[in-house]
Amino acid sequence: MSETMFNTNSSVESALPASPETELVNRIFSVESDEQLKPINAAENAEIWLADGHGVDQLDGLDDDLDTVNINNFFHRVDSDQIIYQTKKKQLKLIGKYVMGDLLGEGSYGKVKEMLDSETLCRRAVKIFKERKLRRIPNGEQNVRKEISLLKTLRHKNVIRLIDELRVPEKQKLYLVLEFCVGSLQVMLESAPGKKLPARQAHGYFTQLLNGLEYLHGARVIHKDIKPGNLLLTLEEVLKISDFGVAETFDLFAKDDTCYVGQGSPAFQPPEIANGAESFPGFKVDIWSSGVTLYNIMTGQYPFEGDNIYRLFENIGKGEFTIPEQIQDPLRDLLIGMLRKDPMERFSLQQVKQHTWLNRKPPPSDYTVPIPALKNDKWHNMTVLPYLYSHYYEDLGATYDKDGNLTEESEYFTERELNAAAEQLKQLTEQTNGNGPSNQSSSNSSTKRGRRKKRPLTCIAVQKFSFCKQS
Ligand SMILES: Nc1ncnc2c1ncn2[C@@H]1O[C@H](COP(=O)(O)OP(=O)(O)OP(=O)(O)O)[C@@H](O)[C@H]1O
Repeated sequence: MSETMFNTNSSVESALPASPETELVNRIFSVESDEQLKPINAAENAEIWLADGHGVDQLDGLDDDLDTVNINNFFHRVDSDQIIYQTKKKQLKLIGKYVMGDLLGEGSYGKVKEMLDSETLCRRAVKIFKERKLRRIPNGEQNVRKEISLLKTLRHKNVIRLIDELRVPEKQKLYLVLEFCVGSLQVMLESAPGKKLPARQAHGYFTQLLNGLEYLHGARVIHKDIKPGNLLLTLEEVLKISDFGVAETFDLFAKDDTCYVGQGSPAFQPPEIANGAESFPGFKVDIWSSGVTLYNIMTGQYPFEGDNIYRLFENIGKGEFTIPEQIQDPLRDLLIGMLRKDPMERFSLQQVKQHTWLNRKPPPSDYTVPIPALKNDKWHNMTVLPYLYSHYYEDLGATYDKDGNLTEESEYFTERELNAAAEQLKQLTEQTNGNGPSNQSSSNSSTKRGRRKKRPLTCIAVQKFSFCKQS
């Protein structure tokens, strides 16, 4: 992992390292700067420009500045005939060696977007923090700093990995590059019938949660906010524990796991926190919230509810809950053990891992809830690709329809263009595999050169991006 500082005023190409892998990518990605003004979307696929040539979104960043700027300076009356609508073009944006894609989600601290690493061609996610916004959140900067330094120390298959950290002082932005996930267990539950998972699937994810938790507890880290929304899933159905914003780490010499602050999501908090205990054992907080998570993914319900946080904490504090009839032993026994009111009597992680329910997989069910799809795209396409098409293929005369998609005639390229791309791809493969250059490839490409047979753009794109691999 590296921390990179760079100047956004310099050309983006100069920010890209000139390694062999990036040769092809550089050709695709060459843009002047990521500093160009982007007009705000007034509608899904349209940009609005005023007839005098000013984009409406020169007001970008208004939300940050509202407290310091006289709002009246910003609002001008504009007649509708002065507004020109244009089809929105996907504006390619680079942050260091990363190409920006679409929004994946938004948290209280900032946005999360998809990204492509132009060196490794790996799909990534980036958490974007605006420093000005962080300063306005109580303990915002401190929490983010804590989260970053913790993430840097963690490395486990079931824990989200921080890949890179980029600071852009001119923009006062901080970018955390993370492993890419398609969505959370929460999003998956929302699309599932009855908002619950079949036992076999729940068993698989819960086992992965326990593996991640075992690693964290072994590293003296208490997550404190385990819930389906913080359990992300990759395309390969690997669960990743994420969001370490309220996690606590004990140093090597701490005599036990006593905590004094509970900050997680209310519905997943244990009775000792709901009852306002001054101190409580930390590891058992994660056991409780994992128990609530298991209850939730198996039943579609919560063991404790309340109209408001006071009622909810009152109910949690009593520690009395019911388990739906359909949940039988051994799962019923496991839930009771994980949701014991007294943290001393509550199951330990080892007791949970050795429990009968965990040691025998439930039988396969007829139905499996599919991995969440971004923007209803069941193929989980990289959202970075349209930005690349838009930037790169426009030079070849590509045009777009009103929805910003390539027109049919633009989707085809000549054999010569294909061969040039294939040649570069081949060289890239050889460099990557360390096989050295091959003469055969160049003779092949020269014999084909000049033929007018056309192949779809998607073929080239798929070839080029077939290198993209999840780490
Ligand atoms: N690595 C990732 N890959 C894909 N999506 C992600 C990734 N990290 C976060 N997200 C998504 O981005 C959204 C915002 O995540 P983030 O962790 O910033 O906030 P949160 O956990 O939703 O809320 P908060 O920060 O307020 O606790 C979530 O919907 C999450 O699913």
